[in-house]
Amino acid sequence: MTDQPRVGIVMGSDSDWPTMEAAATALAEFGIAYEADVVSAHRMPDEMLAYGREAHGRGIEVIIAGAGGAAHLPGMLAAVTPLPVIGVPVPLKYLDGMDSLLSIVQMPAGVPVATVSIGNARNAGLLAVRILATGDAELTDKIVAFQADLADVARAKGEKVRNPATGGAGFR
Ligand SMILES: Nc1c(C(=O)O)ncn1[C@@H]1O[C@H](COP(=O)(O)O)[C@@H](O)[C@H]1O
Repeated sequence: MTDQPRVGIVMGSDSDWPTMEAAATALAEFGIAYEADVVSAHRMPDEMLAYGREAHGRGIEVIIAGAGGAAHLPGMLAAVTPLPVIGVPVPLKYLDGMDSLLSIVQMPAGVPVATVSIGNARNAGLLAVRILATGDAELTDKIVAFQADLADVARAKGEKVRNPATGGAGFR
């Protein structure tokens, strides 16, 4: 995207991108400009601190941080930025993402990270959109329309389950 990015999507490794891409997709659906990069707290601590300290000065409004295993990246960014940080626990081969979840979610009081469910980068993107929509009527309208579509899809699922013509149960 060429616009000034409003959301920074960062992750501990390029191996997280297949999970984290869903955040970028959600932002793109709402026309929100974003940047994406690898910023590892463990492997490149100086650059991670610089990213966290400088993001708000560059016009970033929300940070989405995904990491797997000993996932300290979201919390360390939250420690040095005034911006809202959304953490995405990335599931790895072992422990099914429970390690990532617990590393991200149990922040000490005073340093908040809004943690989404394991692997749910789409919700991180959607939460960022909601944060940006505060005080923005046009973006809020888009979210309301999105929610109406979601309800239509859910109703269609109910129809499928009810209707024998689509393999559903019918009324028995
Ligand atoms: N959890 C962290 C951090 C960090 O929190 O700073 N840096 C890298 N990692 C994680 O290590 C995993 C394996 O990384 P590699 O695939 O590069 O070996 C990734 O899920 C990454 O987020």
